[in-house]
Amino acid sequence: MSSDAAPAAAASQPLAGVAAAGRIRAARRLVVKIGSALLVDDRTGKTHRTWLDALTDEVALLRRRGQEVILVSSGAVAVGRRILGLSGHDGGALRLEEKQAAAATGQIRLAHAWQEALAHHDIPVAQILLTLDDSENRRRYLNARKTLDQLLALGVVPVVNENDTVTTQEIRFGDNDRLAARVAAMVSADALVLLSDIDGLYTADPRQDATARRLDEVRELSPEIEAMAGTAGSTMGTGGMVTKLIAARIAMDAGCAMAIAPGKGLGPLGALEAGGPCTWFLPAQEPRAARKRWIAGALKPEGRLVLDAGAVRALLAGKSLLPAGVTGVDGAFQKGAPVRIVDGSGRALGVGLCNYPADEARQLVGRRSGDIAAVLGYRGPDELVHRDDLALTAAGETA
Ligand SMILES: Nc1ncnc2c1ncn2[C@@H]1O[C@H](COP(=O)(O)OP(=O)(O)O)[C@@H](O)[C@H]1O
Ligand SMILES: N[C@@H](CCC(=O)OP(=O)(O)O)C(=O)O
Repeated sequence: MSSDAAPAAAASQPLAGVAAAGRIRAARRLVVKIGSALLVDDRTGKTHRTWLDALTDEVALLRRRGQEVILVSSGAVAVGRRILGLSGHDGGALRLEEKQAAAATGQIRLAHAWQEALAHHDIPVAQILLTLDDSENRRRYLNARKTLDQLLALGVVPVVNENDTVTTQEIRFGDNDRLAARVAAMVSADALVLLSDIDGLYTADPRQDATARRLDEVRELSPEIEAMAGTAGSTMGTGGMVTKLIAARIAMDAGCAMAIAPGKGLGPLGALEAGGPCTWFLPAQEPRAARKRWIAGALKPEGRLVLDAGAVRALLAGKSLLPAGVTGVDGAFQKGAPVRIVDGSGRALGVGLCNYPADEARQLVGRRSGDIAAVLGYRGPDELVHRDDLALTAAGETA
């Protein structure tokens, strides 16, 4: 990877419009998922130092170019089971509570390995443990999104894993493919890279079909594409292509391009950037447009914010909604709920996600953002609705 210029202008167009070799460089915000088999030595349960160092060199380079990187790292169970001497049952399988104990033990070591490797580049690391539920519950989702945004703004590389201790379902290998896609959607990432033991999606499982051929690009997840996925390959990873295609759907719906790329060699991101083999899943929309479509189309408003004329003008000029411009709050809703945004005559302007629950929003009506701490007793966001969480209807936009 070369370090010369800054990344191509923020991907305000879908990465689909960028030549394959330019996509990593064009991504403003990138999520990279690393599976257990790449990171952890099957035999010793130790992390592969040289590999990790080479990858973090690449992460540092992306950061120097001004690109934001989030890592989703598996490996806690694989590391922890060796520390605890858990050999498993029936061919090595662990019970759920053993996996959870292994994950809790291995996670410290895993986070430490990332911290040490990125410390060579003076990059601070943050650990984020999430459940898939967190990415589905809107309030927790918004909190996680804001924390990740803040960490990235502070120059931190967040390292995400599933919070295996509280997971109620079986910890399945491959879950992190899905989690990584949810994280990518959550932070409106332009690109998600799943580093794998294989260099992409093949027309059939290449272990079973020697004539299988790799696809360079997928622009639509048709039933034919889905039928190509099988079950898992390595002894440590068991997700196979199925979870990767689930991840692709989540990412594409969020306007995020996704690559399945080979991770085994040293410097896998550089290889990808140099146009190495992989499969790109390319959505038609970019993340911002996809997110606005989700807010406007998929969510049912649970309340209403009434705006004064100045706030209407500000919103139409692309600004966030501050409490000072709100004259009324209707409904009973939670923090993060979708609310209809209307002008003084009740005309709908669009839908937004409200940063405060209804009772607090009511207390903030007409107040300056600087008063929020005094009114509520804690310092929350300055905006009632952030512009990224606002989808104005076409009618409103032209009004
Ligand atoms: N259509 C397909 N294309 C590519 N790989 C497939 C396909 N169907 C099944 N697989 C299997 O999925 C494996 C990748 O899944 P897995 O080993 O879980 O990935 P990870 O690298 O994330 O651990 C491949 O090694 C391959 O054997
Ligand atoms: N959360 C688990 C990993 C789950 C998972 O999806 O693993 P993998 O298929 O190796 O990416 C762990 O850290 O061990």
